Amino acid sequence: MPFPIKQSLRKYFIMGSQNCKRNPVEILAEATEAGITAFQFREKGDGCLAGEARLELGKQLRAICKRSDIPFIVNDDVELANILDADGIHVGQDDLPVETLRKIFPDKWIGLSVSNACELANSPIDLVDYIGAGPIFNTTTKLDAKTTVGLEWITTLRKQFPELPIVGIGGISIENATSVIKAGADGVSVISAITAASDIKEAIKLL
Ligand SMILES: Cc1ncc(COP(=O)(O)OP(=O)(O)O)c(N)n1
Ligand SMILES: Cc1nc(C(=O)O)sc1CCOP(=O)(O)O
Ligand SMILES: [Mg+2]
Repeated sequence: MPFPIKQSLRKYFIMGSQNCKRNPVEILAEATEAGITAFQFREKGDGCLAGEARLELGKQLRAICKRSDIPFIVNDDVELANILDADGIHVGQDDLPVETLRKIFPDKWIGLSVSNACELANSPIDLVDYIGAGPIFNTTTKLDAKTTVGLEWITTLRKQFPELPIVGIGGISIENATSVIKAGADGVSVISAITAASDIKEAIKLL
């Protein structure tokens, strides 16, 4: 993996076509130009694409990340991560177990969502490359998001794991992003702060 992970997590954009009011390919192209440091393809939820259309979009988004030299992460889907030659995969607590994933992908980044102490206790942290910690703030983007955990969750994780790459997620905006970093995160992962921005370049600059 040629990318430095903590720097790559700094402005981590997550998106699928269901999050976009216009062409997702154009949105990602603008976002990469404006300085996002990593991208996760998350084609999931109401109105998302399936089958060939999903694969075709994935290929176009993957190509943009390659051209821009930023990591391309696939959400949940091992087969898609393989086909698209992703740099990593992000999974949650109810997805394929990390132990299994690590055997399939010895060299790809594995990101794991960890939302509370119970999940942390049951997670093989030594096998993951980074943690997605959230939802830090209220979000309406993910309908099945867990209870909001607040900045305290970042502080707790950072105390316990001084070196572990951690990215905050959930309701992160231009206004509150700095607080997530100050709490100890290496970066912020956002969907709507970018997809709903009237000026994507300005939003990413301010993030
Ligand atoms: C960086 C990052 N953090 C958390 C998540 C959420 O993953 P998960 O809990 O598996 O939920 P879904 O995204 O699959 O709905 C994420 N995708 N990325
Ligand atoms: C995909 C996702 N995962 C979350 C988690 O808490 O694990 S919150 C979330 C949605 C983030 O979207 P927005 O930046 O628009 O709030
Ligand atoms: Mg998942």
